[in-house]
Amino acid sequence: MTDPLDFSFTVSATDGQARTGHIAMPRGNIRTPAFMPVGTAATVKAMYPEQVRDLGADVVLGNTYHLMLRPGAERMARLGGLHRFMRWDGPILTDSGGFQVMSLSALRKIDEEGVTFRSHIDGTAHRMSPERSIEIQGLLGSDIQMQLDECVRLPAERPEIEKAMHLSLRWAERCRVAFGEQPGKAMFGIVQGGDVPELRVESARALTDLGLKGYAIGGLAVGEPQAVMLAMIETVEPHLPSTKPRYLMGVGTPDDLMQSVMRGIDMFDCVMPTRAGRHGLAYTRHGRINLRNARHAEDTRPLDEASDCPAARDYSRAYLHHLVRSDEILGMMLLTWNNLAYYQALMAGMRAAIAAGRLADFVAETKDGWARAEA
Ligand SMILES: CNc1nc2cc3c(=O)[nH]c(N)nc3c(CCO)c2[nH]1
Repeated sequence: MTDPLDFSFTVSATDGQARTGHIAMPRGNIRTPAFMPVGTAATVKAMYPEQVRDLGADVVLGNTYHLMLRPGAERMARLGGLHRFMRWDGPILTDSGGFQVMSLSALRKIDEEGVTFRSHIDGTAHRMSPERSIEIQGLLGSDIQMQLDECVRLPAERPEIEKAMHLSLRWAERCRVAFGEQPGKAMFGIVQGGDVPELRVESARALTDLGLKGYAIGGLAVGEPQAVMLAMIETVEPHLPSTKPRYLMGVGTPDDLMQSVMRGIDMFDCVMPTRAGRHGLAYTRHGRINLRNARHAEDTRPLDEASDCPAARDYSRAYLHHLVRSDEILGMMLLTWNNLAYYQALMAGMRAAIAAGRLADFVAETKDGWARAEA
């Protein structure tokens, strides 16, 4: 029997490399495979938290980098933490900040001690060490905390990839020490190593030796072809414990999700559904639809009459086209709602398919639905 006050991962069925099950945490269970909507600045953009919950998300992602800059980690703690602040009472996973420092901030410098950077908001200088990142995630009240790491964009030369992977391993150890023992919470390591198989294996084995509660695969979805991403998952998977969750960071399209679940991934986060929604793009059973396109101007059909999401079922494509063309806020809201609902329906479909031993059929049927619409 697992302790309800602690963190536990249960695999209830497998289908090939794919697994379905759940993570049990004090704030609630996370059904896996799971997609985590991104709530960067303490909000899943254009969504009420109740909507995010109702469409089936069990966990959302927060960002240490953004929240430490605004409203500030100590202020967030004084306000009662991120859950109360944004009114999300389920588990929250926070990224550690390394990725956003490299992708958003100016004048950043990485050394053994940590990262030094200037805020992309007001230019103020900041320093983040592995210890400070874990401290910030604790102040936010995060349930699953990510180690501070160095993510190298691809293509990159092997020495750069190797140096960053080794630094990330040393930082993983420092984060483990800083995190200590926090029942009911978890700190995940992040496998690095770029597109170099032997570096990926070295990273996975070293992190597994730390005996962490979960393992992320980082350094992917950074410009490499899908084939390279999938090859790296296949390289790493055998070297991660099968009894712990695997989290593929920053991924991905619906097809990425299905291909990665088939290779043994349990958790995902990606801005794709929310960002695409704000740009007029709808993910549906019929494939991806660009509502800005004039062909929708008099199409009275909804995006998907079979969906149980009102945004997909109750509004005509003509209306959505009008909202998108008019840059109306409701257009962003409805398409974000539709896209997150579709992503959660896809995850629920995969969980059921794995339990029934028919994931390959589910993937084929899903891709067939996309292809039929294209024709
Ligand atoms: C959009 N692609 C992407 N690749 C990522 C890769 C990493 C990574 O290697 N490390 C950390 N800490 N975060 C990452 C994130 C942000 C979370 O989505 C990524 N996001």
